[in-house]
Amino acid sequence: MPQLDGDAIRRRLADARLYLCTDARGERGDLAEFADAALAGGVDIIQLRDKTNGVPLEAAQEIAALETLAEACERHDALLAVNDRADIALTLDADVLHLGQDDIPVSLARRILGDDVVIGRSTHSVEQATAAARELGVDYFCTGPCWPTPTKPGRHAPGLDLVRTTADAAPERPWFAIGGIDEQRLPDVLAAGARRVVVVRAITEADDPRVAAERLSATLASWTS
Ligand SMILES: Cc1ncc(COP(=O)(O)OP(=O)(O)O)c(N)n1
Ligand SMILES: Cc1ncsc1CCOP(=O)(O)O
Ligand SMILES: [Mg+2]
Repeated sequence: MPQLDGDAIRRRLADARLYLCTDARGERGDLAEFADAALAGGVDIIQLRDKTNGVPLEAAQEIAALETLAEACERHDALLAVNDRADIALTLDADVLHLGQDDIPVSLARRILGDDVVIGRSTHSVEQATAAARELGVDYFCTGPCWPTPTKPGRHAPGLDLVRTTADAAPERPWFAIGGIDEQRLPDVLAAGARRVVVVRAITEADDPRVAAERLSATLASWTS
């Protein structure tokens, strides 16, 4: 796929409001259709995150699923995100690499990927969010979980307090709230000060992923000045 340069990716990141993590939909076998629906509904960034029972996909399966998502991103002018694996992000010319607190250091990912990939970081406390807002090489960060979620079992949820503290600090970098967010809870997340969110089940488990994305997207847009 034709690669955007770092400036173009960062411009799109600045405008992004709705970020979706999806599994490869192995049993349903509808990844391309699902991605088209979610992206048509307003998802700005789509990440493959397939960790059934905590076990990631084999690299070949992950690359195949990401190639499907890359084609959908091209059809909808959306950003493609890889989770955890800088080697796979490099192989696929992905736009985004997402790293958690237990993943490889951002500095190492930057050495592998250079500057034309956006790197994001997960944070779960005020200290981690403050560090991510300043850390060299980080383009965006996520705070959460806002609510305990079966999608990330065992992760303590700092709740909306972390969203409020982060919003009060007014970081210059884009940041997203994550964890347990759905259409009903989104207004509370926005009222706490977030303007960007990451969701999984709110779209992956929706009867109509396009409608689910449209509703989230419309609510996000209505809070964006
Ligand atoms: C956009 C986004 N935010 C947070 C995460 C979680 O990352 P991490 O804490 O490394 O956990 P895993 O997803 O790797 O299990 C994410 N993947 N994407
Ligand atoms: C990957 C991840 N990291 C923190 S919460 C979470 C999962 C959020 O999933 P859902 O939107 O289904 O609660
Ligand atoms: Mg990770």
